[in-house]
Amino acid sequence: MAQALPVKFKNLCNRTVGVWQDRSGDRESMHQLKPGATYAINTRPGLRFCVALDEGGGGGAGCERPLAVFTITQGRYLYAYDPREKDEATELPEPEEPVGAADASVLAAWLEERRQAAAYFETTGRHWMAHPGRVSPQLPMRAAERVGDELEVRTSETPSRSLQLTVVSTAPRVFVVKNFLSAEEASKLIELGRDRIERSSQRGRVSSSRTSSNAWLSRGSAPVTEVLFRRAADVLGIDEARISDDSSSSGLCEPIQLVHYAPGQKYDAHYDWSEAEPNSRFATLLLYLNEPELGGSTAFPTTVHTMEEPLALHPGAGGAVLFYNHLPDGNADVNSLHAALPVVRGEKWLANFWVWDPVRGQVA
Ligand SMILES: O=C(O)CCC(=O)C(=O)O
Ligand SMILES: [Fe+2]
Repeated sequence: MAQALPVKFKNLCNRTVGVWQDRSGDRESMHQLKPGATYAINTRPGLRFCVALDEGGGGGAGCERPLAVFTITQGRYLYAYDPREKDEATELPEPEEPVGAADASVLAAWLEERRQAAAYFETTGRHWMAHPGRVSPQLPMRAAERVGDELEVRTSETPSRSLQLTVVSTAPRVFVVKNFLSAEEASKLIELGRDRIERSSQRGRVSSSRTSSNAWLSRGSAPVTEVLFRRAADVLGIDEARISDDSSSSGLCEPIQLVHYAPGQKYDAHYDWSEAEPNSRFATLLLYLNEPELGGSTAFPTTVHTMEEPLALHPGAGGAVLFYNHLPDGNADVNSLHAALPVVRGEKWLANFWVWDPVRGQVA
């Protein structure tokens, strides 16, 4: 993972395509892209991806007849499929059906996006990974100046609690909160969702990179979910009224996602942010509801920190981890890459609490 390389794929044709990762003939569907859509991921030099027609929303052509094949190279971050550009290096068969260029408006927006991204790179040295229309966060971000810094938060509940946030990484900003919830609260949360968990998906698709099961628990489903929403708001420094999970009002949160991992189950390195729209998951609060016997930590493979190399955390039953998926300038944080390492022995129960900025969009 040390070589993690953030890249963007772009669809500049007039058809919906799929992006597949090709591991020596073993192809995994990564994402479906409508005309003009972008898909950003972290990958490694040398990995191969293919682009193929995929209008069925499922396996599609399975990349048997690719429109383009890309091998990731160090130093290149944009991989656009444009049918007007013939790739001389790889001799591909003609597509079964004609594929044309995307609309003029898509192509013009792409030129403008590239111009802005080049200007951003010029001033910051970073690639622009978020949606081109994304602005600086409206919500506050907890400061993380030095690893080991501590911050005390008093919760607004009765009786009030004192929670300690400890900085464990400055890029991305990651904090550990010990004793975020009691054993009783954790078991109530598990009981609320235990009978409803279903195989997890990733961006709407079942994927071999995320093998857990999960269920959704809305804020109003029980006294314990209400208390946890309020406490999460205090930890995040946000007014509890703003973090409602009611998507029809201005709620910024998703319902709590209760996740279960059996032995061997995991979630490979991924981002919680998305480049699909200007609004995105801004902050992630992970609640650890039990402690697996072995394995099941959350790893941050590309973080910049000094405590541990690489960073892998399980704060124990009742603990929480807060991290920000974005930078103060609005760009997505490529260092927020994280993974749920496989559970080796025992089981793992976790709750995801996602806060969006500037407004909640589609739950992937
Ligand atoms: O289980 C974990 O440790 C992390 C889960 C996660 O990153 C996710 O569900 O997005
Ligand atoms: Fe995640």
